[in-house]
Amino acid sequence: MTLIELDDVRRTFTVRTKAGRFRREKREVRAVDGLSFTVAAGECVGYIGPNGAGKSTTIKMLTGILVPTGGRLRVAGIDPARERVALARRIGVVFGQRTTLWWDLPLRDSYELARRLYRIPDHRYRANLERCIELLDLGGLLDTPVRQLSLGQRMRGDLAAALLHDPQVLYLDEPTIGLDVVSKGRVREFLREVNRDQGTTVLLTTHDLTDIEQLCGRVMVIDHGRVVHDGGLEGLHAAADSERTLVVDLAEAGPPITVVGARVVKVEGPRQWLAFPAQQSAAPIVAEVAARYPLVDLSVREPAIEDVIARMYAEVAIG
Ligand SMILES: Nc1ncnc2c1ncn2[C@@H]1O[C@H](COP(=O)(O)OP(=O)(O)OP(=O)(O)O)[C@@H](O)[C@H]1O
Repeated sequence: MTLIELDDVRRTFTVRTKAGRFRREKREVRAVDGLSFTVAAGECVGYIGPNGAGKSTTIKMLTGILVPTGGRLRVAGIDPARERVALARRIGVVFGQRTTLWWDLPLRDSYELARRLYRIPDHRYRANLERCIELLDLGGLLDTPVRQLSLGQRMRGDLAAALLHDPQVLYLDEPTIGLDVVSKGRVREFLREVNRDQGTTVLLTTHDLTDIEQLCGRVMVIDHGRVVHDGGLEGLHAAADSERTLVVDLAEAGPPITVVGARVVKVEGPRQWLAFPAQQSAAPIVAEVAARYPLVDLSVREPAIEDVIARMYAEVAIG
């Protein structure tokens, strides 16, 4: 079943820019420039792209906040801009950089307000709240005013608030931004559960490719308001010939190490950076480093989305 449907959707903004001392010029920005795609019920789709690509504009149109200037858009059969109230019952939205919770109220009160606003039946509200409290470990936080929560705690609180009314679709805009490694892991685990066990359709915008790798079977890359890749993350890495980085901390400083399948790109004292093809598993490289060198610590870093896209264009130009 198709849940999200875009057919040649466009959104332009007219901006006035300074042209000379007194003159101002009108300029049209095509934030979304002919988007066509569908998302089936139950999918978890990564929606990524460089800054200014048109991601937020798309999400705003999907929630009905912005009206498209052209094309056709439907979410659960609803035209978002025309039927915002009907749509609100079917969607949940989480913005990593803003909260939908009431700043001065305890979490519990924000949830109670959501219950009334969405007229959530008692049994559904109780079941959903209990599930969220357990999975997001919110038990000890319910009576804390939101302004006193850490960023990670607040994000967990926001996720629960977005799901209390059983939305069919969840839009997430940078849900792991600014979180530490442990909080990121917890948020991702929760989202996996929501998508897999509850069947909630997820559209995820992020700058962290680990989010995509761990959650999304499909990734759409948008640039200049158009889709430039739609498929698996592997396919994206293959198209871009992208590389991941293994950062190793050795017991002491030394010359660049030699490992099959990876090359040292930077050395700083005992720390060395090794690049290897992103589609390849890090496991054999880690095993070889660990077997041959005195290893203290290591981590794997995903390539930056901007780099992947730049390399994708470079490949197209060469290819
Ligand atoms: N209200 C607005 N008025 C004028 N231009 C806008 C407006 N909103 C967005 N734009 C422009 O539209 C383009 C797409 O912006 P959008 O915020 O959708 O990008 P994004 O992919 O979400 O970027 P980011 O990753 O930085 O959040 C940009 O050039 C932006 O400057």
